[in-house]
Amino acid sequence: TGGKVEKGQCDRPDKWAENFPVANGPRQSPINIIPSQAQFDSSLKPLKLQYDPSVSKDILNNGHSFQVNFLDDDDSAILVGGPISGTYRLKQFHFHWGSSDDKGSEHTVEGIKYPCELHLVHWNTKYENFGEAVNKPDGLAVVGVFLKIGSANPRLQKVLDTFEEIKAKGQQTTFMNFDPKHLLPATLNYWTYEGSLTTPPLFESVTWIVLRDPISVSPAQMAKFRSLLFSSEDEPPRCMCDNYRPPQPIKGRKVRANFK
Ligand SMILES: NS(=O)(=O)c1ccc(NC(=O)CN2C(=O)C=CC2=O)cc1
Ligand SMILES: [Zn+2]
Repeated sequence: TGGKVEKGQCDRPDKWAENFPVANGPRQSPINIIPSQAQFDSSLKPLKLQYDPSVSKDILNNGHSFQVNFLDDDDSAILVGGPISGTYRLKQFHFHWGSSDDKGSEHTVEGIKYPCELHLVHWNTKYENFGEAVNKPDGLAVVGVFLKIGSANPRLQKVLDTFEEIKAKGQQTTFMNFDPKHLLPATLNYWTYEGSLTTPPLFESVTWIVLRDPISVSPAQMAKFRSLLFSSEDEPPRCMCDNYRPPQPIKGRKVRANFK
């Protein structure tokens, strides 16, 4: 159909297996979460996200989403506790969203899609750096946060206000003193399972920690996400949206919950 013609090969999740056979692997992400089938695990620890806002660095349009990058050469912004052991350092956060408010999240809950999903990407400091950790089975921990249509989110607005400067692929601007803790819901109840990167190279290296409670985003703010472009300045403009992978087969995996 017309829509499909516009998307390049690499942008189409159904084509990824051709170049990345792990796309059909045993621990692919995202998944559909069915709360009644999640197992409450009392041994799961509370999630501890300790972020020093001074290590936020810049914000970049990388052509498939935008991401806020962090200085990660010390333990200033870390994730400990939860389902993981050891210390994981925050590398970047980014989002996935739809072309309309009825879709856009990667994980779904009983088949429900949220309009947007935030991913806070952390790497295991038992490895030298992100690049070493990214393809190890215990290399990454990503915290997923759903965004739900409601009142405008003033904390999120600080991110959206940079979009004029990163409209096109490859554009980047400084983004300092931003505390990602302000993008978290009040309670950190979560589901957790072993999964993968949701974009190529789809490495099966992610301990997923998906928060149960969403944060709010207004329809006008969602429209702002869709003002970004997949394309670079010198190409015909292509609206950045629908950059989410659909849920993948659970293949016998257990989803645990730290709440009843
Ligand atoms: N959507 S997700 O699963 O959280 C997901 C998370 C991360 C990546 N990829 C990267 O982080 C690539 N990357 C590097 O290798 C070094 C910096 C950088 O951004 C892809 C997907
Ligand atoms: Zn992501």
